[in-house]
Amino acid sequence: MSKTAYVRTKPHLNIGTMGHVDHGKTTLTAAITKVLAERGTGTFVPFDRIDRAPEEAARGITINIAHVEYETDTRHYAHVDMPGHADYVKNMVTGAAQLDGAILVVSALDGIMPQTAEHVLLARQVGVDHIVVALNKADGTDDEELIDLVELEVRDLLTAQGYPGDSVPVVRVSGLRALEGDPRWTASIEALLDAVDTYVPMPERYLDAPFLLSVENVLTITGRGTVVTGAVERGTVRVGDRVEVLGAGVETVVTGVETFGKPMEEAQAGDNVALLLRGVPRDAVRRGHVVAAPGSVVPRRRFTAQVYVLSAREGGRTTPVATGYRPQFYIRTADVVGDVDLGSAGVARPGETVEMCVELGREVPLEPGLGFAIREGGRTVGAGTIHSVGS
Ligand SMILES: Nc1nc2c(ncn2[C@@H]2O[C@H](COP(=O)(O)OP(=O)(O)OP(=O)(O)O)[C@@H](O)[C@H]2O)c(=O)[nH]1
Ligand SMILES: [Mg+2]
Repeated sequence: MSKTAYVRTKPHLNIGTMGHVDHGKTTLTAAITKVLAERGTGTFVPFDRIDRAPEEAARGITINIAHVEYETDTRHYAHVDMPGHADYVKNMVTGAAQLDGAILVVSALDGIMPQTAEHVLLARQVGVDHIVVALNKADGTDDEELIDLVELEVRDLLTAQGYPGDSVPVVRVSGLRALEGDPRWTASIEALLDAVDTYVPMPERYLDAPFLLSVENVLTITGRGTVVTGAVERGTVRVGDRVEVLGAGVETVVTGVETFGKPMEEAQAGDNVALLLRGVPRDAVRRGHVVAAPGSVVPRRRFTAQVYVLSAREGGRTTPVATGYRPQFYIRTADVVGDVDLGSAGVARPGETVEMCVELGREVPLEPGLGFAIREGGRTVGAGTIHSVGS
C-alpha cells in the first residue's frame, strides 16, 4: 500500500449525530468538518458527500460512507451521521452500538419529535453513556423563550431515559449558517465541539482482549479481494493475523488494515477500520458476521435477558407480547429472528420491564452485558441486555 499511513497522535473516539428526520444532522456534520478544516485539523466534507448512498462509494478500501473523520486540538474522531428516517433505525442501532458519545440534534424550531425520543432510548440501551445536545436551527427564530422551552423539553426527555438531563451540555447552533461562514454560528459549532471534547470521556479500551469486530459492510476490491468494515470492539489486529469469520464459518488471514483509506500498522479497539481478508468470497460474508481471533468466541442461540417493552407513546406496541412472540433481534450488527419465552408471567405489556428467554434462529456470538434492540414491522418495540447465555 503506497498511501500515507495513519499516524496515531491523539486519542481516537467514535461519535455520531442522531435525531429526528430533517432536524439538520447532515448539515451539522458538514459544518463541523468545515469549521475544523478552517482550524487546519480536518478536511471539509460537503453535505452531498455525506448524504450520498453507500453503493456510490464502494471504491477502494474505505469506511462506511456515512463516516467522516476529523480532529480537534485534543482528539481524533470518527463521526457517523445517522439518518433520522424510521426505516433507518436499524442502522442507528448498529451504528450507535459503537459510539463513545453522541450529538443529539434537535431542531430548536420543532422540538422533540418521535425519532428524537426513539434515538435517545436506543442510545441508552446500546450503551451510549454520553450525549451532547445540539439545538440546531437556532438561527430560525429570535424567540429565546421558545428555544428555552425546547431545551427544557430535551432535558426532561434525557432525564426520563436515565441520562443526567440537568447537566448534559445543550448548545444552540446553526449548522446551515456555520456552513455559510457566518461568524456567530461558526462560533456555535466551536462551542459544540468544545462541549464534546470535555463532556465525552475517553472510554476504556480493551486492548488486551482477543480481537473482535462485528461486520457493518462488505465490499469487493477487484483484484484484491473481500473487505469488511466495522469498528474494532476489542483487542487489536495487524496484517498477517489469523482471524475467524463467525457466521461465514471460515478462518483466514488479514492482508490489509486501513482506516479512512490510510493503511495502519495495527488497528485497536475503538478504531473504525476496513480489513482485507485473504481468499474469502464476497458472498460468504455478510453484515452481522463477526470477525474474531480464532477460537475466542463461541456462537450461541439461547440467552436470557432483561427487556424493556416500549410503550405506545415511545413508538412501541399498543398490545402486550406473549410467549411465542417472534420478532427480530438486533445484536451488534446482526439482525436475527428469535422466539420469546416469558416464563411464568406469560405476557409483557408495553411500558414493562421483563425477563425473557430467547432462542435465536441462528447462532451469533453472545455474552452477558451485551445490549440489543427488538424490532417488529420496521419499528423498535423493545430494548434489552443479555444476562446469561445458554447453548
Ligand atoms: N434554518 C436552518 N435550517 C437548517 C439548519 N440545518 C439544517 N437545515 C435545513 O434543514 C433541512 C434538513 O437538513 P439535513 O441536514 O438534511 O437534516 P438531517 O437531520 O440530516 O435529515 P435526515 O438525514 O433526512 O434525517 C435542510 O433543508 C437544511 O438546509 C440550520 O441550522 N438552520
Ligand atoms: Mg441526514
